[in-house]
Order: sequence, then structure tokens, then C-alpha cells
Amino acid sequence: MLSLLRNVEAISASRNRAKLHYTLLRTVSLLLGGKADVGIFACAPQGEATLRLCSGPTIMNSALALWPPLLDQVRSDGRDITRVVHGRVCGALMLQASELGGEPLILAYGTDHGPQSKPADEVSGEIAVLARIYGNQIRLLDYSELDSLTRLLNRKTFDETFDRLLTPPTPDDDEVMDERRHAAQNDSPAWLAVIDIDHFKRINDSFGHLFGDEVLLRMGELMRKTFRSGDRLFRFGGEEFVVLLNAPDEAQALATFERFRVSVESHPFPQVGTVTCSIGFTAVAETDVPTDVVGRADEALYFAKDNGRNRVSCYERLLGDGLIARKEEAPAGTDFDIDALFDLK
Ligand SMILES: Nc1nc2c(ncn2[C@@H]2O[C@H](COP(=O)(O)OP(=O)(O)OP(=O)(O)O)[C@@H](O)[C@H]2O)c(=O)[nH]1
Repeated sequence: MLSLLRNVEAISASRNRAKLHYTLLRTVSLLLGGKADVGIFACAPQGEATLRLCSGPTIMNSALALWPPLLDQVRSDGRDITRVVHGRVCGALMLQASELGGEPLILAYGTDHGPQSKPADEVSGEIAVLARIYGNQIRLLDYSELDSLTRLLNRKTFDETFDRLLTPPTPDDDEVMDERRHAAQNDSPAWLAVIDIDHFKRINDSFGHLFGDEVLLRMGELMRKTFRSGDRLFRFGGEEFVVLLNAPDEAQALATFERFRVSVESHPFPQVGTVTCSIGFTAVAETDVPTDVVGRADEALYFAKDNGRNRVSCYERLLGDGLIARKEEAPAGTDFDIDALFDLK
């Protein structure tokens, strides 16, 4: 009982999604005791359910025969299911979806059912309580990772996940696997763009902050519509946004950012009318640190701003064409020269 309570507490204390899923699994199997099987399945709307995490030897043996119909039913009407099948209580329920997207998750379980066992509805009631604690925690994680106005990822999330997005997934880290899913399927190079609304101060000054905020909100919506679901979309604060995407080459990355630029330019913003944005982008190398890569994209963005705005510039292309000088990057391990900063030399 004590360890179950500890695990319930651990669900509420999980600071990342991988830990949260693992703890939920452990807690449910502890609750069911004995020879319980528990699994978390990801269910793409049209695709098959894929097992993401499991504990217990037989859920997966019986998974092929037993789970698909249960999972399909939960997915189609969204209601919890509990059944006694071949002397086992089997159940499945939808977990609270994360606002960060990704496929919906289903928790499925099976446990022996004998004369001494708890009634099936009691079992499902207890598991539903755990799923609610999970739901609260997912909302909290979303809250700390999202920008409150646009619901895009925030700067803190960028800094914390940048390394993981660029390094290959490790088999024992489910969260990394999830985050890398897009990149792993598509081993195209990564590109980072900084997007900045043109003359945003003017918009605020002419129409007021409320309409300025509406422009920011619509920018977020346009980003979600224009970029693919596997691309990572951030608001860095103010009127600055960042996109991290995979594209096979510079031309295709450019075409994607151009498409976004045009969609902003042609969107009728309420009251404000036409709004444009400037975009600077750069190739992301595996050894890059966030400040360097954002610095290069910023450099290309300044060029776009200085050369008429409402345009997309690529750092490597500007460099190749001799239009900008190479940006000095900090050698590894030295963030800045503190003596120079305070003019002590
Ligand atoms: N409405 C609103 N305004 C914001 C927010 N954050 C920053 N701003 C405003 O965004 C404006 C940014 O202005 P500048 O950095 O001068 O740039 P700009 O006017 O967009 O000009 P260029 O970037 O050179 O095209 C400032 O007026 C900020 O007050 C926000 O969350 N909401």
C-alpha cells in the first residue's frame, strides 16, 4: 500500500513525459498486483495501435488477439472499457491528450480474475483515478512547456530539448524516441529559422496591444497550419518565433519558409489588415549549440530586415554570395570573455 502511494505521488512529481509514462505503468501494475500486464499504446487516428511501453509478460503475447478490438473501441467512442475475458479482467482507457500534439495514448491492462479478486468495476474505477492524476500532470507539463498566448513551445523548452532533438534516440528513453520520431523517420538535415514580424511596434502603436496580441495569436495558427506536425514551433517571446524542421536541402527549406512568408502576407489580420514577416534560417549541425545556431539565423534575419523586410534569407547562401561575413562562434566551453565584458584588459 505504501509503495502504491509513493508511486501515486511519483506520478504527480514526474518532471518529464518519459518518467510520467513509466511511473503510471508501474503504479497501475502495482495496483493490479500479481500477474498483471499493463501497456501504453499510441494510436494514430487512422493507423494501427503501437505499443510504446509495457510491463508484464503476457499482455504482449495476448496483445495481438485481444487488444486491437478493445483499443479500436476505446478510440472510436472514447469510453473506458472493462471486460472479463478468459478469467482475466481486461480494460482500456484513453489517456488525456497532450496539447503538444502527438498521437493519443491508450492505457490497457489485464489481470487474473478469481473469486478473491476485486470486482472488475472497482479495478476500472481505481485505474481511472490514476489516469486522472496522469491527466493533471500532463496539463502541468504542457503549461510549463508552452507559451501562454500562442500555445506554441516556449524558449525554455527550446533550450532544454535542443540537444535531444539533434542526437539519435537511445532505446531506453521513450520520450526521446517520441521527440525524435519525425527526425528519425526522415533523416534529412535540420534547419532552424527565426521569424520576426515586420514593424510590430507600429502595429501596437496604431491599433493597441490587444490587436497586437491577436496578430501574435494568428501567427501561431498560421505556423501550425503551414508547417508539418513533426516540425517544432516555438515563440521566443515578443514578436519572434522559431521553427526547427527537417528538409533534404537548402532549396526545399527555403521553399517551406517562403510558403509561410506568403501565407502571412496574404492573411487578412482583423483590423490590422496586411502583416508581413522577415525570416532568417540556417542549417543545423549535430555539434551546434543553441546560441550559435540561433545567432546564425538571426544574422540572416538582420539581412532580410535591412534589405526590404518581408523576405527569407539563408545564412549559408548569404555567406556563399559574400553578402555577409562569417559569424564568430564561441569555442566550446567558453560562453563569453568576462574580462572583455567588464573592459578589464
Ligand atoms: N502586443 C504585444 N506586443 C509585444 C509583445 N511582446 C513584445 N511586443 C512589442 O513588440 C514590439 C517590437 O518592436 P521592435 O523590436 O522595435 O521591432 P519592430 O517594430 O517589429 O520592427 P522590425 O523588427 O525592425 O521590423 C515592441 O513594441 C514590443 O513592445 C506581446 O506579447 N504583445
